[in-house]
Amino acid sequence: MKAGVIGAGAWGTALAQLLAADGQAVTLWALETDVVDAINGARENPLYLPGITLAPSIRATSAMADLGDCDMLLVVSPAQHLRSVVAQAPAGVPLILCSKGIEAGTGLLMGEVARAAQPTSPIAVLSGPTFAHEVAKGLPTAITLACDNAVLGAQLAARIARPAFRPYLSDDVTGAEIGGAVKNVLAIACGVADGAGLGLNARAALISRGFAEMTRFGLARGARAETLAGLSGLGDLVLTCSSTNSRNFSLGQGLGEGRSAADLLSNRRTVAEGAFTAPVLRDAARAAGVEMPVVEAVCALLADAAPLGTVIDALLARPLRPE
Ligand SMILES: NC(=O)c1ccc[n+]([C@@H]2O[C@H](COP(=O)([O-])OP(=O)(O)OC[C@H]3O[C@@H](n4cnc5c(N)ncnc54)[C@H](O)[C@@H]3O)[C@@H](O)[C@H]2O)c1
Ligand SMILES: O=P(O)(O)OC[C@H](O)CO
Repeated sequence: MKAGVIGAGAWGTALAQLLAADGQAVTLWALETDVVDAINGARENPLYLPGITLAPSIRATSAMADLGDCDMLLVVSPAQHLRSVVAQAPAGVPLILCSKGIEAGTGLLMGEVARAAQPTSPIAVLSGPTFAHEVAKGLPTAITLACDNAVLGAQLAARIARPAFRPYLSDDVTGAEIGGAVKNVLAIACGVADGAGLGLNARAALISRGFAEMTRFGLARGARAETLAGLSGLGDLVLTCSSTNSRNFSLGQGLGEGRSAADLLSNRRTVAEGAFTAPVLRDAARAAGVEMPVVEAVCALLADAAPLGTVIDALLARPLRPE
């Protein structure tokens, strides 16, 4: 049995390290040849996960064909590139989707994109509160593994579980996907509140009212409330909205300090998924008749469409309503 990981950013590298820590062979596909060389040579990924010495049983490659002998593939590209990498992957092998986002242009969730790109491959989704650096260091972590095939889900959970890494099984794939996608947008909002010095009451309000938005949207798309209240929803929302380790939170902080989105997003190497998901999510919510005022506010700031003060005042001036 050999695991393959597609994408050697921070999270793909951390997952490869997790799976290889006990000596199991892992093949890690990277887009950049300098990343492949650094992992195979210096046992490090200085571009995306600096400071972690990688296990000797990880072999990096830039050839998708090298994943042909793997019995499961973890897909860990940015959401907007998931379609292209899955299309190149070997067919028929179970795919564990680890990307968090909604595809621009189509509005599709990651499972829907993967099924379109690789129709014969069984799908699972891995999502939850998981900063890559902490997982790579072996710190305790719990996560949702969602799969609509209970037998396959249990097999995959057993394959990825480690003493300090606990997957909790779910059959609500849509719920797990929506939690991970929406929390990134809400983390930008919390970062804005931090950068603008709005205080901790404002952050708690954004987490709570943001969770109400996530729940409304999720239920409209067929997700279950308990999934949204679990690790992949509320759990990840709390983590990402509370720490400058989050790229989404940090992006929001910059916006809150008055910097333009264009400036903050230009020449980024690492991905802040919320910036791509926000406008797609807003459009999907409008089409479904779901109110998401915090998401709308984040979109206005990302588009540099309104001054920060105007966006904040508009949120506070919304009509009073029952909780
Ligand atoms: N970093 C984390 O702590 C973490 C945790 C859980 C989930 N995730 C999710 O994992 C996904 C990947 O994030 P990350 O943090 O590993 O990435 P990253 O920001 O560390 O690195 C960017 C990645 O994008 C890849 N990339 C750039 N252009 C590409 C292209 N054209 N085609 C394919 N890949 C391309 C790079 O090779 C690199 O792997 C995201 O959806 C993210 O939300 C990240
Ligand atoms: O750095 P972020 O904001 O992409 O968050 C990373 C993970 O999704 C946290 O679970």
